[in-house]
Amino acid sequence: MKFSERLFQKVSDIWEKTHQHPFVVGMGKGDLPVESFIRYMKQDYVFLIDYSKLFAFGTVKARDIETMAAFAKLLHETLHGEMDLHRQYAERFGITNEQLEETKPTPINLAYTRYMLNVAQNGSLEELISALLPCMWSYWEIGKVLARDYQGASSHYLYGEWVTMYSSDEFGSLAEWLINLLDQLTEGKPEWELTILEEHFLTTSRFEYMFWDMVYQGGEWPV
Ligand SMILES: Cc1ncc(CN)c(N)n1
Repeated sequence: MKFSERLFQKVSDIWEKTHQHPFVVGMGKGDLPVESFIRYMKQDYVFLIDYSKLFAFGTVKARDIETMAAFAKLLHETLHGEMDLHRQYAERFGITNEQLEETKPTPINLAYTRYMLNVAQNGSLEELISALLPCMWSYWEIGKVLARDYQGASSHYLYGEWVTMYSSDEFGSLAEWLINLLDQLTEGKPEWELTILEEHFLTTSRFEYMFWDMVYQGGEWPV
């Protein structure tokens, strides 16, 4: 069994629960309250600023030029592709780029990015990939589920662009590249090392679920 298959099995319940979360279902059905989506957009924008840095760490930790270039491409795609989507949504809602950048991360957002940045700085390349992979892979899964199971989700006047981007082959190929890279890098690795990687993957899959729940519930600092 490939290591990525083992990881997928490990978190399949969590990812399934994510697909059933009212925020995600609301985007599929198109009845998610717009205020919830705006909260998500703003929180996700500051999340993506830190998330981009993980790809920069990937470039530093890569062991060959091809992998360095691929991480640099991912960094570029996040800053100029994925974050453009957020900037375009913000414009529609009358939110400036400055306002987006000034968003204060909620406790869960902060805990999630700090966890990944800590792994990126102190862990191996394999650990870094295992920690960030649920971000790319679970979004691709959500995009595909919404595009497949909810009629008209890809053309919805508000959430259609989100569904289209994350279900796209282009986004999927970036996720696949990372999945394949992790499979290659983990071939022949001892069980104790794989267990550490699996734990990172599980933790950030949990954070992904908590992020959806946080933007649905509010999730602000209590004091
Ligand atoms: C919280 C979160 N996780 C993942 C993704 C997909 N890059 C995202 N935009 N936001």
